[in-house]
Amino acid sequence: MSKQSGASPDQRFDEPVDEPIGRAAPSAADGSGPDGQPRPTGPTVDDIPGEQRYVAMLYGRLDDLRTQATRRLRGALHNAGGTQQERSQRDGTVRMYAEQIDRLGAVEQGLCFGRLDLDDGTRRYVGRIGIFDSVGEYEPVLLDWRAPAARPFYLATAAAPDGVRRRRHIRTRDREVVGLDDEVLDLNSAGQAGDRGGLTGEAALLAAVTASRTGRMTDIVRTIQAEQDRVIRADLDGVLVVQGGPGTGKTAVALHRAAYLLYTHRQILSTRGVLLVGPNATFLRYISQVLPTLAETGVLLRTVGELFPGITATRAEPAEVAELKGRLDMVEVLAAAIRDRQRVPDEPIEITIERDSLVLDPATVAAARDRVRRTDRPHNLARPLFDVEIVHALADQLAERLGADPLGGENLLDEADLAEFRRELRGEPEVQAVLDWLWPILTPQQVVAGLFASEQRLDVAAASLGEAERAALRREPWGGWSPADVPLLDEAAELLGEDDRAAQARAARQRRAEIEYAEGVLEIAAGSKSIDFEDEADAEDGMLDVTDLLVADRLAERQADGEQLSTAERAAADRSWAFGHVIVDEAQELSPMAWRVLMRRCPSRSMTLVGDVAQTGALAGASSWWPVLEPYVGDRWRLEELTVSYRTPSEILAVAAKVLAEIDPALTPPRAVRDTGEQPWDAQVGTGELAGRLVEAIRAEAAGVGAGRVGVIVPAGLVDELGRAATEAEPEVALGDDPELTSRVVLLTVAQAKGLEFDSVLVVDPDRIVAESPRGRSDLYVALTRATQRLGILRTG
Ligand SMILES: Nc1ncnc2c1ncn2[C@@H]1O[C@H](COP(=O)(O)OP(=O)(O)OP(=O)(O)O)[C@@H](O)[C@H]1O
Repeated sequence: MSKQSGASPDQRFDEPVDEPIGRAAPSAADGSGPDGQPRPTGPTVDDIPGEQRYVAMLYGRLDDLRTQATRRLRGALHNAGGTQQERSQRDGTVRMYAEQIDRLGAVEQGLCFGRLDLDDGTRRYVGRIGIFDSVGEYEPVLLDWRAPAARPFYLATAAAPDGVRRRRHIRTRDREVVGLDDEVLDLNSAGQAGDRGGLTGEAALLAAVTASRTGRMTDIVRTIQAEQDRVIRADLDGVLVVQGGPGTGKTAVALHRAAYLLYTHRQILSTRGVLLVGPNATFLRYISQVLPTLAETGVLLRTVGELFPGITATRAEPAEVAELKGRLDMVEVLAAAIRDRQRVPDEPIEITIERDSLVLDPATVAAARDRVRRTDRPHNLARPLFDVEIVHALADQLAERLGADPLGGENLLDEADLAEFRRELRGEPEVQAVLDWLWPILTPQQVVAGLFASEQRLDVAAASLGEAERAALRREPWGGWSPADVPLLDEAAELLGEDDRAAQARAARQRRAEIEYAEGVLEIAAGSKSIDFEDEADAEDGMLDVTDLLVADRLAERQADGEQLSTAERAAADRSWAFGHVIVDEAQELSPMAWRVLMRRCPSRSMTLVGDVAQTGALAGASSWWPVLEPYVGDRWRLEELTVSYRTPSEILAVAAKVLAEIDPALTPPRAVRDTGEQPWDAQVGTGELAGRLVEAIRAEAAGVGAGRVGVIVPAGLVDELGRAATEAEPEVALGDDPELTSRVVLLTVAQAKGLEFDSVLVVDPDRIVAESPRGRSDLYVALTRATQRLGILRTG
């Protein structure tokens, strides 16, 4: 094995050690070490042509598969008409081939990245997808990285080679092989394995972690490390918590786990779906390319604020208000707010029907309300019971009056007369209006907005909160929803119950109309196309023509409206969808109310929660996992820890470690996988000169990172001022609610920077970052750990 620096074989990662685990810099493409010295073992350049031939063959097979899928898609598109069931099947087939074409396109870069030479002389190539030989026995020519047979690529070490003699990393650019890195797993190198903290594929790993950032996260499929592999391939069932410091690959692992689970449990998960929850829309965009490059397109990526269909939660609000809304107390507040809408009049209500005047007195209404409440039905679903109670009371009153025996005998009306009275009363608009007033059918939006808009309602429903807290919740009903409102809407929806019969009937009518329209279009398209389709040359070219597009377009539209939606699309549109697996990233940030939403979306409790309780910034977030999970799963959850930081070099982690010790001296920072030899810089500037010095620093860092990215992390209170100064001087600086991360320089707050990384990071006014929030130290810890190469700190005062 190649030469390594450092730590003793029995050194534990959780011991604070300055030494990085790996070497200082990646090896060169020719296999030489960081110092230019030849490595003890390694491929020769002569190996490249051989690998090139193999890789070219794989790309040839990939092209064949694409052509085949395109041809089948065309066939399905032209297969118009038939019974409704046949058309529905055809829509499914179209979707399947369209997705297949997408997937085959997405694995183009780095299709094959590894080779295992086994003791028995056989070789296995490992890549993004599995490919079989097109002739003979259909032997696998490329193993999907998720297949059990590919696992030694990530786990085999010299000490435990698992039948592997040599592991080769193959680097390609477009379809060309540009480099090879070999590790020979023999007993001579076994003694050295522990020295490197068990890293596998060290040269490829270091090349990956030191590469310039692009503003979009990339996959780590070539260089997954053993502790990460264990998490990725963990069992589907139960709750798995993955705790790890900044840069330990939690997000990467979460995404690769989603791909692994879909591959391994495709049948369950393709129908129930996988939900991945992230902290904000910018972050979701940052990670959005990873799953497609792993050939998976069916995972629904959402923030908690996006989990209520039809609601866009963009309203900003103070962190303290968000914290308040995130408390479990809000469950009772909402329940009380709904009870408050179940009215009992102060005075008797007079209802005039034709010439008869009926009176509904408060005691009758109160008794009816109490009986209905005792059924424990959700408010909206209980309304029919309330109607029955009131209509019965009114009908009895009417019967008493109209059927009274003038001679004082028994009432002259029978049960059939009473039933007739009830039917008529139910149809009376005046009765309906009274019922609507006493027990209104409510939407979650009406409950939540109505509560916050009324001091009186808040006083009744939120009596358990302090006066200042109630005042903090008060707001006008306009201005939209905040992310912290979404769990409240969801809770209100649960308490109200959904009476969706009318909506379902409407949807069915609409779907029938759309299907009829689509049938017409398909028939016209098929008629005009019958001759072209016979044309093999046209079918061969793999391009879809205008008629195809017309049909596809119509199909897609119909799919968007009807039942042919993909699992992810259907799940996105359905508030009560139960996912097969839920993955939460930055899980420490979620409030107790948000956890209730996620637990409802995952009744099977098959979940992966990744996060770091030392990085919690949200005031309603978690400082330990136990209280979060205990109410839902007791102690039935597993904990895995990630201990190596791949992002941040040791010099920067040493600065961050001091802040971590202030958060909690018992916490240990992750071990850095490398050092850069470059110390972070720290400058003190006068308050008045901060903007000017920041602009200078931005220019210097942007020049220093070459093709890379610079992140400027500023206190929330300085965003406007410093943002203005930065963009006036450097128009390419991106900022705002959802900044474009592919810009060379991005200026953002800590909350926005969560989960992101940049080649160089400037942290502005760390004291103010700390002072801005009760969790300010955790915020500073997050800010200091965003850099992959360089860190600069600008202090004021
Ligand atoms: N095995 C690996 N091979 C190559 N790169 C890796 C590996 N593991 C992690 N990385 C890289 O390290 C960086 C940090 O990973 P990631 O963002 O997943 O960490 P994290 O634990 O989620 O960090 P944070 O807690 O700060 O959000 C990313 O650039 C990721 O691609």
